[in-house]
Amino acid sequence: SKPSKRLPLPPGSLGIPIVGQSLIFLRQLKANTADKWFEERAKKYGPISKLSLFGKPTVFIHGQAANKFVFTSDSSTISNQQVASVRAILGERNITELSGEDHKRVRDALVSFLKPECLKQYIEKMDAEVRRHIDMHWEGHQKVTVRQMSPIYNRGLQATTRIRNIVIDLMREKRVELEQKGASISHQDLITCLLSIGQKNNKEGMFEDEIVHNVVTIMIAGHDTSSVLLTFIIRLLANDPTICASVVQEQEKIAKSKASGEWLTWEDLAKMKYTWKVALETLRIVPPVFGGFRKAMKDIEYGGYLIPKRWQIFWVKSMTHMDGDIFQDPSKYDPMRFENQASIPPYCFIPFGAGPRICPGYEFARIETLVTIHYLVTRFTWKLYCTDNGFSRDPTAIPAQGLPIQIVPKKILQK
Ligand code: HEM
Repeated sequence: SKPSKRLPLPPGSLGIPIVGQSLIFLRQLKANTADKWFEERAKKYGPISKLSLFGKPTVFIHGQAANKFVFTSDSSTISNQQVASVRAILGERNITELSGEDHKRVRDALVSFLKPECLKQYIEKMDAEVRRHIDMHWEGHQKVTVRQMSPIYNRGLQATTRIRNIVIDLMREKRVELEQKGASISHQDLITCLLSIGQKNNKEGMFEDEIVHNVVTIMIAGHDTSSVLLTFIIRLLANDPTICASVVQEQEKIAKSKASGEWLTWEDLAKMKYTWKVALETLRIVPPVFGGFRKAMKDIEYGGYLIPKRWQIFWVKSMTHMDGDIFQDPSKYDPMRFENQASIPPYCFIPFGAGPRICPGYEFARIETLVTIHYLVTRFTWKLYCTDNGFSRDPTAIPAQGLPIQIVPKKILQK
């Protein structure tokens, strides 16, 4: 039933016109105090409050029920909405802008490449890429800056046009190759995979502009997230000798079981159980995507208040990830919380989101993270080369000074 217009609006203030609370919010992100700011808002106003962000009236909702509402409501109730600056970079046909049937069609196409059965064939490629990167950027160096500062927005926007043109050229090449060689090469790479599905009656496959926008989206969604995770695992391993020793022990055992130069396999990754728990705990404490925005498609009643049509809905992860009732002693780094993942209540640990928009790159991220950590810890030891252990969000997390570390190569393992 339609919620009554007489329902009150949520508590809080929309702030000064246009600017609202955007500047305060951006400042809090930069200083890495946003989580505290969210908590204070929650204490002051309760489970739902209004504010104004990036020129739009917004409701901030949080907690397990709010997460469930955000992730499971159908697209006629709330739909996805990126802020305009993100949309300009990703393109208007990128998956995160689509809803309903369009979203499902494009998502099915992307998942046909990102599903585990398909990714198993890429472990070798990822393994080779990680070793190439280490040989080029770590081997022979004494100092490495793990995560460079992100480029400024305008430069990013200019680069988008260049990258789109490269993807268009690649797409033409791959189309010719596909016509010549046929379906046997359909899974050799993402673009060929998307082209090979074809465009049939709007029910399957993707249009050319959709392929371009979504290949760029995958590059950004895949890179700016996994790189944050890896950076913070590298920082943790430098800061916590006990956790580091357990990761090294697990990985050296796997390295010793392999012939020299042999690729890692799917079975090897399955043995990296402790390392993946460390990754999950890192994702809980420093989620690369700290939250997101949705849009109310109609008037909605929520917790006794009205969320008016077209208002922005804002959700953040820290409110459940750092809730002491859900994760005991939440500031403590304890990978063993993930020993029994089933005991974590649903919609509370959400680094990859949940529901129909849950991150389709989960398995890809798991493989590249485990492969990278394997080669790093079996080939090097490192310590932080910076005085400040803090970080800021821009909007993904960047450690102070880009996390410079001092590295020492290990002796090749004796088999
Ligand atoms: C540690 C790594 C990663 C994290 C933490 C992460 C996190 C997320 C989150 C939270 C969402 C959902 C946002 C929402 O519901 O609004 C998402 C969506 C998405 N992610 Fe990831 N991601 C990661 C890696 C990747 C990788 C490696 C890829 C691709 C290779 C990828 C591709 C995508 C795509 C295409 C979407 C949009 C899905 C949709 O709208 O249906 N992600 N990711």
